[in-house]
Amino acid sequence: MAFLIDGKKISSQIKDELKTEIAEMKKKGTEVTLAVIQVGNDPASSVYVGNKKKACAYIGIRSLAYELPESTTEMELLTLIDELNNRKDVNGILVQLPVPAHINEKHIIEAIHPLKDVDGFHPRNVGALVTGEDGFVSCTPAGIIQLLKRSNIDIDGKECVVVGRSNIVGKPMAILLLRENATVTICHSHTKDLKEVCKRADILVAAIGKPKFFNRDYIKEGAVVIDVGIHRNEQNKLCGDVDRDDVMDLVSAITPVPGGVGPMTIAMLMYNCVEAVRLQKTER
Ligand SMILES: NC(=O)C1=CN([C@@H]2O[C@H](COP(=O)(O)OP(=O)(O)OC[C@H]3O[C@@H](n4cnc5c(N)ncnc54)[C@H](OP(=O)(O)O)[C@@H]3O)[C@@H](O)[C@H]2O)C=CC1
Ligand SMILES: Nc1nc(=O)c2c([nH]1)NC[C@@H]1CN(c3ccc(C(=O)N[C@@H](CCC(=O)O)C(=O)O)cc3)C=[N+]21
Ligand SMILES: [Mg+2]
Repeated sequence: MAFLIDGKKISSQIKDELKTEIAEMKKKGTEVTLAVIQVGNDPASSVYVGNKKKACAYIGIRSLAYELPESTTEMELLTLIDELNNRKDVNGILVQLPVPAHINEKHIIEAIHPLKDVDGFHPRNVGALVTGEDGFVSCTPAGIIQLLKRSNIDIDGKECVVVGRSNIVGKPMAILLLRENATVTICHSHTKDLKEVCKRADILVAAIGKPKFFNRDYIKEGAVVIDVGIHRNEQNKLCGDVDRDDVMDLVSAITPVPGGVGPMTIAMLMYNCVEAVRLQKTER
């Protein structure tokens, strides 16, 4: 029977470790501050932003919340980012995505100073990830590596299949798995024989954004399945990209939704905020 990977518990452990570390930093006079910017009021974004603020409060990070109207122009947002880039008392800047259609996401990502880009979305941080240099790593894939390591799931030499190639999940996930010495395959909407490719996976990462898409036809017996997708139905019930009931008896371990990858994303954001203080000390 499958082992449920408890992202809630593991994320709590990480947050407690960070809480201790931040208390130590405070004794030495160092404060950690994260600025969170939300443009518009998409309800899902509000939930995630709320969870981020709660985590900050819990571990002792000061959070500055900017709730801007949907009508905010790109120029106004860029002006705020510039102001925060220049503030010595701000360590991390996060602009919740997606931004409204009239704002160019790429311009926003590139405007954030790479040493404050706690999301790890800036091309400089993406480049650093690929070459193995210091920088911020995208929170969701970094959280997945922590989930695997802290559950004693071996990655070295394993066949890992990542389904999805977005800049924030699929691509950095593949690079991190490669860094752990996995054999990595990346699949996407043009992949032929997706079922056959997924069936090779010792570790399958499902990140396509389609509710319950992955059923038992995609799973090798004994595989570890990481479900990144999050979907909310009419009754406000959450599910992932994986049809968990259908695959449960086949897998060796699986992440639930909710309580799997989502809480880890938040924990790694907190980790990156602490990392920001370190990087800013050495590189500024
Ligand atoms: N738990 C968490 O912390 C987080 C969860 N998420 C969730 O993860 C999911 C993915 O997010 P994100 O990466 O931003 O999504 P995107 O929509 O940016 O990317 C989806 C990817 O999946 C591929 N894809 C879509 N349909 C298929 C298909 N039928 N077969 C194979 N590949 C397919 C696309 O291929 P192509 O490139 O060819 O179009 C694309 O590469 C969403 O449900 C999102 O809500 C996201 C971030 C954090
Ligand atoms: N700049 C930016 N950075 C992000 O990191 C970012 C983003 N934009 N846009 C959207 C995605 C999604 N994301 C999640 C964060 C927390 C949960 C989370 O807390 N999930 C809980 C449940 C939350 C709920 O009740 O909906 C769980 O899975 O248990 C999920 C998803 C961060 N993202
Ligand atoms: Mg996306």
